[in-house]
Amino acid sequence: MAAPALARCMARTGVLPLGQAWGRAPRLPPSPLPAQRRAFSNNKVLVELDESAGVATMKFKSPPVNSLSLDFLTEFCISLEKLENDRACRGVILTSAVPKIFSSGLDITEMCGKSTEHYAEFWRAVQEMWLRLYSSNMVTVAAVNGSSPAGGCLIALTCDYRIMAENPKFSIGLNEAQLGIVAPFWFKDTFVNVVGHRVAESSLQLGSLHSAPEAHRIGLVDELVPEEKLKDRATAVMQQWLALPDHARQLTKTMMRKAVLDRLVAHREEDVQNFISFISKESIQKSLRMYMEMLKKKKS
Ligand SMILES: CCCCC/C=C\C/C=C\C=C\CC(=O)SCCNC(=O)CCNC(=O)[C@H](O)C(C)(C)COP(=O)(O)OP(=O)(O)OC[C@H]1O[C@@H](n2cnc3c(N)ncnc32)[C@H](O)[C@@H]1OP(=O)(O)O
Repeated sequence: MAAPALARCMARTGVLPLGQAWGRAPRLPPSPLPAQRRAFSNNKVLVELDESAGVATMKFKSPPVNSLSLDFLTEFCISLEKLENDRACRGVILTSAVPKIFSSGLDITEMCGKSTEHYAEFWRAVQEMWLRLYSSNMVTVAAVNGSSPAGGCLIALTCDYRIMAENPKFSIGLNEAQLGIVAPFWFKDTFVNVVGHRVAESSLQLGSLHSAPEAHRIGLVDELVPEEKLKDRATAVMQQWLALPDHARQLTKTMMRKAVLDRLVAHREEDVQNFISFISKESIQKSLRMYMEMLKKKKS
């Protein structure tokens, strides 16, 4: 099914028609076949699977800034679902193929001047991405090789472990307040689970974008490495996590994340309606338009 058709299906049903994000059987170790590498790609995400290691790398490739458009979100979910159902894959490293940018967050143009139906479709896709990634049975490691505001930061927070490249130009954080919008409760819950309530409270209210050292200091990222070592370090961390039996790790992950996941699952439609009423307000539309203009002016 093509991405737009899948997106329509997600809009109707609220889920991808590929399988279930819930109640999956525990993953089994990969079969002892000869070492093999596979790659598949769509317009937005490049996936390389090293079957001998049981590890895939998902590279975001949606220039200029890997914004999370409806197409991107749909293709991201399709790629993740494929890996989730692949017995040869036990872990996934998320990174970017676009220099200097991990992801610029939700595509603001999807939230400006569109119909109610479009907002509903878009928001269900954002929810789906988070539900699938946060509940993934695989080990998920974010190799943050560029700036990562808002929804980009959410992707990193949703992983099991975050490694960021030490580059003074890169920043990361949930900066929604700077755009005049409010981070949804499940963005906030994910953030609190990583950095704790006090840090999350001030960072969210200020819409802070943290430099890499600051992000490390507050626990937003687990470690910093020189850019050229990021890939190797992500692979080493992955090996460490995969050394444990899958079932024990998966059950522990579920135990730690269940309450936060259940909260969105129980209030999914209400959350869509909240998003629509919030984003449709003229004052919010004006803030978003001004923010986009500011981004453009910054260039000239
Ligand atoms: C009480 C009820 C509550 C209910 C709440 C419900 C919902 C809340 C709603 C939404 C939540 C949203 C979360 C988000 O993710 S919002 C997105 C936030 N993102 C940002 O703030 C990032 C903005 N971008 C940047 O800071 C820079 O672009 C960046 C540092 C990423 C890269 O800088 P660089 O200098 O390399 O590139 P630019 O020249 O700035 O950008 C190139 C090009 O891309 C366009 N662009 C950038 N970011 C986005 C984006 N997020 N969406 C769409 N387009 C983007 C930018 O405008 C340039 O375009 P052009 O000028 O070349 O046409």
